[in-house]
Amino acid sequence: MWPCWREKKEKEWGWAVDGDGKIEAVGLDSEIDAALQGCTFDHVIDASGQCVIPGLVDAHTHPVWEGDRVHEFAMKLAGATYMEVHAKGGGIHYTVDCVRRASLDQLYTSLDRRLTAMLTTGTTVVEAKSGYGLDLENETKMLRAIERAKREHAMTISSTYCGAHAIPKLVHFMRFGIDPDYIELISMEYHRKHGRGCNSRRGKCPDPALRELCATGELSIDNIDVFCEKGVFDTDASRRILSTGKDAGWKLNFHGDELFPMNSGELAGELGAHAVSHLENVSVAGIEAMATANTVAVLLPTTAYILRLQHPPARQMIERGVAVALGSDFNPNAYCMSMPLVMHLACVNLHLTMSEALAAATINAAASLGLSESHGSLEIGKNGDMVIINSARWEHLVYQLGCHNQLIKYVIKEGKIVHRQQ
Ligand SMILES: N=CN[C@@H](CCC(=O)O)C(=O)O
Ligand SMILES: [Zn+2]
Repeated sequence: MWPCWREKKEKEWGWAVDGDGKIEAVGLDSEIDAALQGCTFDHVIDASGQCVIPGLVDAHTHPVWEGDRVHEFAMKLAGATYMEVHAKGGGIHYTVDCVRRASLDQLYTSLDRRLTAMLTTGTTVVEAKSGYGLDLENETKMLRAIERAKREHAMTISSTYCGAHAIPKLVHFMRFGIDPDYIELISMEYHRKHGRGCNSRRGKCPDPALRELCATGELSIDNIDVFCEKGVFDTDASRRILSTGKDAGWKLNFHGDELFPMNSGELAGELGAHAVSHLENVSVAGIEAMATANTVAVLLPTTAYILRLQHPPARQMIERGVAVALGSDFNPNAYCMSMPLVMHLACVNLHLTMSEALAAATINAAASLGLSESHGSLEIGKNGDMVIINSARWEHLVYQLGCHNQLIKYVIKEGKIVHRQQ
């Protein structure tokens, strides 16, 4: 038996986690005693007067990269927009250059460090994207770094292939616009036309090659993503790319309606997407389509805050029955690994209540990744992922704007202590 939290007071709750890291019992101390009579525990934590919440789930991150973009932060503060920086070859393109120069080991080392930092802020499940390689070799390198972290790091990771994060710079600049060949190349269309060799002057076709790596067990891709945005991948290109990913059995989880209205909500409904992120410019019809298709809206309050964008209509989504999840959007543009801070921003800027923010950062975020049966709440049979907060009220985690290290006493992952307050 792994850790069991026993509140000393008669009316408080405890949890017991079994040797496989699953929650075995939940209830009042007396009930747990009765249910697990005769069991011995390797570890007991007395959390009297403190709070236990589920491990936080970060539904959207880009954690594999080298080279920060602190220089661009100054440009953006001075008024440059995200797309102006991108169109000049900065932004994602800058990071692509750095990632292409980096070795797999380098990428893994920084990913490992970041995942550990996320754990200390209470995150126990994270979605992690590729998308700074933009060719087969470098997308695979990123996905291999994520795969290694899946095996070696305590964090649970849902991996996302995001080869359609941007049109590669060379292609973009050669054609002065969106290159249909790139869309063809990263979707199955090139493969269908040209057969298995799948080489073009633009490189190798990633999609079938990645499928093969998944089939041999070298990689395990969970989701496919595309940046559905004006000047990047339009709605039709996004549809084609996502459809091929769906054929591969990957869950559709894409960036949409961030800077311009792209009918991404409608597209998500049409394709039965698991999740769409951003949605600052989602339409009413898009919200309806997502509600009907049970597509989770992954909202990223750090991005709208940093880029000074309008905030997504979170209340309207909740009222229309769309499940709202939260993500940190950790990337070189939005350098935030802290879900407690994200929850705070969601309450202040998106008008979520603190309880809604907690649900959005746990069970709804797990649902956006297809993991709600195993993660996101403290129920019997689910993974024993918990955060113990050094306060009688869990709301302090949202209310306090920083210094969460003083609040987070333990982070427990599948029954094991993976972080303890210093
Ligand atoms: N919008 C597209 N992708 C990321 C940003 C990636 C980057 O700027 O490096 C996002 O979700 O915010
Ligand atoms: Zn993103």
